[in-house]
Amino acid sequence: MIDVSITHRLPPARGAGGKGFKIDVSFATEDRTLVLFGHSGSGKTLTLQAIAGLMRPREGRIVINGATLLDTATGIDIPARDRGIGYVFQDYALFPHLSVRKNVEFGLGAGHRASVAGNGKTSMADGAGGKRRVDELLELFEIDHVAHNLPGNISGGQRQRTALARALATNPRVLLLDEPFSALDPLLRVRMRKEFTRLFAHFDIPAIIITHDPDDVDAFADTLVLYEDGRIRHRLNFRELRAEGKPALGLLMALMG
Ligand SMILES: Nc1ncnc2c1ncn2[C@@H]1O[C@H](COP(=O)(O)OP(=O)(O)OP(=O)(O)O)[C@@H](O)[C@H]1O
Repeated sequence: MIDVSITHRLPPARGAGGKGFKIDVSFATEDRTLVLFGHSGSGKTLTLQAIAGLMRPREGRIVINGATLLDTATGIDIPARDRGIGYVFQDYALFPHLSVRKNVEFGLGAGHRASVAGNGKTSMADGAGGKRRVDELLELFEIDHVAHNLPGNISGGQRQRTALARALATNPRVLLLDEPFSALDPLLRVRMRKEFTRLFAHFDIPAIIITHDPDDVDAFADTLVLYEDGRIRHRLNFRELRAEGKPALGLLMALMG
C-alpha cells in the first residue's frame, strides 16, 4: 500500500523571477506499480525526493506498506537512511571509483541500517550471508562477468542493472525509479523493459516509476497519476482498463491533449 500526501512551496531560484513552485499532491494505491507521468517540471522528482526523505515537505504524510515514514501532523520524520527506500536515479548515480560488485555491496550496507531501524526485514549485510546475497544479485542481473569492472567500463544496460541491483540489495520497502530507461538507446530500452518486468515479478516489491515515455506506461503502469504543474490532474487505473480491454494508452494521450 502506497499512501502519499504532500504540500510544499519552493521559492524562485536565486536571480530568477516568478512565484517559485508549489506542489500539492495526494494519491494512494494498493497496486504494485504506480507511474507518475507528466510534463517536465510538474513535480514528479520532488515527490520521489519527499518519499525518500531527501526533501521535507511543509505538510505531508507518507505511509508505505503500513510504515509511516513522514507525518508532519504528529512529528514523525524517519531519516532518509532508515526509510528502507531503493532509489534508482535517472543517471544511476553509481560510484565511479568502485567496481560493480562494490557498488552492489554498498546497497547491502544501507539495507542493514534500514533493518536495524526496524523495517521488519531480515538483515543480510554481514559475512557469508552478505557475500551470498551479492553473488545472487550479480547472477540474477547478469552482471557477474563484469563484477570487477568499474561503471565507466561497462555498457549502459549493465550500468542500469547494477543500479537496480544496488537498490534491491537494500531489501527495500519500495523502489523509486526516476526515468529508468531514458539513458538507454531504443533497442536496449525494449530489452530492459522486459527484464524489469521479470525482475519486478521476482522481487514483488511496490515500485513508483517516473517516466515521459508512453511505452513505459504501457509496460508497467497498474495505476497512473498524471501530474500537471505541481498537482494531480488525473488518475487512471490501468490494471482495470487493461482487464476491460479498453485502450488505456489512447485514453492517456487524449487526456494529455
Ligand atoms: N531545489 C529546488 N529549488 C527550487 N526549485 C526547484 C528545486 N527543485 C526543483 N525545483 C522546481 O520544482 C519544479 C518541479 O521539479 P521536478 O524536478 O519535481 O519536476 P519533474 O516533473 O520531475 O521534471 P522532469 O520530468 O523534467 O524531471 C520545477 O519547476 C523545478 O524547477
